[in-house]
Amino acid sequence: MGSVGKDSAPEASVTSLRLLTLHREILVEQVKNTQCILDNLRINGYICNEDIEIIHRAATKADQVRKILELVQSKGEEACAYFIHILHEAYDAYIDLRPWFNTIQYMPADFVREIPVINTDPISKYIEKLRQELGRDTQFLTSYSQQEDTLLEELYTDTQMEMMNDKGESLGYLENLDEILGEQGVFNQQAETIFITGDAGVGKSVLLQKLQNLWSKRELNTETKFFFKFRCRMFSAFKDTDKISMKDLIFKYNCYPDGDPDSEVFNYILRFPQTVLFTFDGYDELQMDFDMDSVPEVVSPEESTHPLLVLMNLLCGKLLRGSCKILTARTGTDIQSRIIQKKVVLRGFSPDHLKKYMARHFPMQEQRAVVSVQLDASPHLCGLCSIPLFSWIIFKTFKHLQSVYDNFELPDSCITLTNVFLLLSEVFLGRKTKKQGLLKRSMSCTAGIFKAGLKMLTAFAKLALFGLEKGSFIYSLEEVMSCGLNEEDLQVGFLRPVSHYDACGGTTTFEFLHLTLQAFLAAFSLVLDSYITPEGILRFFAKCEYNKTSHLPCLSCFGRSSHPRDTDPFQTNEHFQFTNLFLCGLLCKSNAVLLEHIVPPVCLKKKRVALKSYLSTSVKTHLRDLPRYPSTDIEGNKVHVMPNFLWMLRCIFETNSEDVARLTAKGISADYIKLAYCNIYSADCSALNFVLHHHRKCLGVDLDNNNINDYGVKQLIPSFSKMTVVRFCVNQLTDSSTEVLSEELIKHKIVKVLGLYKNHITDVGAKHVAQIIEECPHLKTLKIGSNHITSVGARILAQSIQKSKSIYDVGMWGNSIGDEGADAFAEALKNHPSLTNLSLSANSISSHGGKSLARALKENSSLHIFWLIQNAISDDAASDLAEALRSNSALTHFIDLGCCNLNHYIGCEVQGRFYIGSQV
Ligand SMILES: Nc1ncnc2c1ncn2[C@@H]1O[C@H](COP(=O)(O)OP(=O)(O)OP(=O)(O)O)[C@@H](O)[C@H]1O
Repeated sequence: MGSVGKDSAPEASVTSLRLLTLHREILVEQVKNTQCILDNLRINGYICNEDIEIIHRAATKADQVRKILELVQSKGEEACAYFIHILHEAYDAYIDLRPWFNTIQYMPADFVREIPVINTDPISKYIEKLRQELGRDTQFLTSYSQQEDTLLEELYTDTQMEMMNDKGESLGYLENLDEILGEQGVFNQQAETIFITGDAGVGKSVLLQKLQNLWSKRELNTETKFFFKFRCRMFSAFKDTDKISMKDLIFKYNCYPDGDPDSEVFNYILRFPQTVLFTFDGYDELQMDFDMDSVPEVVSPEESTHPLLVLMNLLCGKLLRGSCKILTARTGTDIQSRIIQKKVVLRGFSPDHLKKYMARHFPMQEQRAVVSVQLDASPHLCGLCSIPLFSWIIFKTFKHLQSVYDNFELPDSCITLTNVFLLLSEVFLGRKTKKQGLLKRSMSCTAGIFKAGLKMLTAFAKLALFGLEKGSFIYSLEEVMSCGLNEEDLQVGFLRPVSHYDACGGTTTFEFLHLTLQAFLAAFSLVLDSYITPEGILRFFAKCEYNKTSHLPCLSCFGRSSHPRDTDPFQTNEHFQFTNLFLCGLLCKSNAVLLEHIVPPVCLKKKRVALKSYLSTSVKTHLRDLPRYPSTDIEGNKVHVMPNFLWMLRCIFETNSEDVARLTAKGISADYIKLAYCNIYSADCSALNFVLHHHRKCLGVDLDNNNINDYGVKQLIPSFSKMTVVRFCVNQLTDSSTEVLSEELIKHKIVKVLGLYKNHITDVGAKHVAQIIEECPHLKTLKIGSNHITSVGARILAQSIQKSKSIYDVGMWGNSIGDEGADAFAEALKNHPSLTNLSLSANSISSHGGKSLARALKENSSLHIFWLIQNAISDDAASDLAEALRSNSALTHFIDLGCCNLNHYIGCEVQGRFYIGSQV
């Protein structure tokens, strides 16, 4: 017999049969779905088909429920108990009965537990269908060609995910994918959109694919019941006149709910929006070529309007408020922070991730060792590989070319991105060439492949340029064919069919494997096409001359005003930047050896001259117009570069023109160049070095808050002979970088400022830095806060500081030096000749350390500013410190924000010299 409720519960002794009588009213009111109940009762033999027919004859849902109740009650206690159990187990179908189950303190009897309940309600069925479809759609990573798809699981490797606040300051790194949806890094509780940005090819789409795949397998830690994925690109495929409602948008472009005549699925979504997660990939690829200023905001989920408006209203939370949205976009795409709940920036592979990724590509130990040796020899190549897309191309081409030639090695240290894409093209074009055993690779082999594939290459290049000029990433079959390509050409890998959910109109459409490949081929077209004049190749530079702010007009919360029809509708101009970059690479002298086989040399030369002349002029103008800052003693006069400068550096590096590099170096007439927050990644350091090593004078270089990592530091080695200020704060450096720094900076002995805070430096690195302090007589400032230095490293550093006569500013905050470290610094402070500014904040220093420091202060007469906030200094140590302050006349600022009774310092601040307490 079904027992309901616990013994102590009010309804404990009530039978299921009676319970149905007692609560008949609420059941009739709340049970909307009868099908699931009938299915289960029938499958388990409690009712038969005739019973179901009778029930279906009832005119209304409520009448049907009444009839079912009568029927199960007539069948006895067991049927009633099972009936209640169905309502309990088919969770989503009877979600409104959850409070009722709480009231009756439902506890199913053992026999009931054993009878299965199949969830046939439309909501559960739909969720299952969604999971299956998403699982199927996300199983493979798109590879070279359709036949070569790789399982996502086999190749997916974690990347670095940095959280940012609304001001663009780092909030640390996420540790796993679940945390994307978690509370970490949320800076705006009112907003609902998680914004993920990163450079082209850094893995935004793959990250979403991984999230979708995990969810489909129930491996994502989330309450999400509905997961809808979209690519923003598809919204550009709609016509001005197209209209759609949110409901249709969701179902049409994901999957339809089957057998849901009463729209239970959609009603559920509307009632529980917090169970819905949307992903919108590639916001930067949205194109808006019509004026939507006058279109009202959409708040009704069933109202049909332009799809873009539906998207915007979803993102703003005006439609389906409460649902979670993940939006991705390339770096530089801005959206007002008021719609962003949290921001994650993808930083690509760290050196460790790269090792893992390499192991996935090369499971065989010997092969892996070969690649590893070659990579280790080229920090620049490793830098390129930190972008997963480039890494993928490099490893894939490596594998392929190694299988064809017996002497293929990864290109040497000065490989450019253009060279990487040339290798990829060689592989694609070579697909049609028959293999004849292992050959020796030579320029004539490569030239032969390009010559043999020239017709196809020209056609793809033409298509790419055509798309870029008309602002299109998706091509119809007719467009593809009209460029002279045939079905067979589609197999080589440059193009891939667009997935079904992007389909606009049912016919097959195509896109380039990646936008960077389209840009590369477009640049190739500019070079190959003899009808394009030398000046004509420069057409895309004009579009990149200044960093345009994005134009998305429709909603005020996106902070954009009206968007005239004739302006560039894209969110970023990266596709043009890449085209220019590849143009520079293709026209560089070293590639002429290859290109002269397919382009008349005279024509090539004319185009190269035009490009070089353009670059020289624009670099000069750019540098002349940069904002300058007043000079300071250590840093001299400063110049802060503009975002476009990075692309200029990249272009100059691709051209491999020492002349332009020299000109640029000369143009940096300042003593100090500030490149902080420029989104510089490790491979860019080669470009920077290419210019800086031509700089005649010494120079301060501020690269704070970028993503240069250890590979970047290695690429800068030749420039350290010029650097007086070395600022690499917040850049993911490890002890391997400090090792390089100690070797290089000690060699040149000119460094004055060394900034390394917020990196991953340990006691090993502290030892390297200590050597720099001892050996570099001009070093005045050291910032090494927020690393992983303990008392061991602190002791070594403090000893070198004690010996140094030049150093006056040391920032050690946010390590964990503890009392022992404080003791060491106390020792260094005694009678130090030059140290005027010291921060030991947030270092787990307690009373013992506080007292040591107090004693040291009595003997020190150099220190002016001493930070000690966020330690664990107790009252008795505080009173010692207060006493030391009173007797020390050199100190002007002492900051201790508590952990102790501030009353101890009464009398200190009276002297008007100290900032003490929470007002700081
Ligand atoms: N986490 C990863 N693990 C393995 N491979 C990856 C990963 N992320 C990216 N890749 C590789 O890089 C390629 C490009 O990645 P993806 O398309 O996600 O870049 P993206 O940031 O979305 O670029 P874009 O902004 O240009 O669209 C993928 O096709 C895949 O081969």
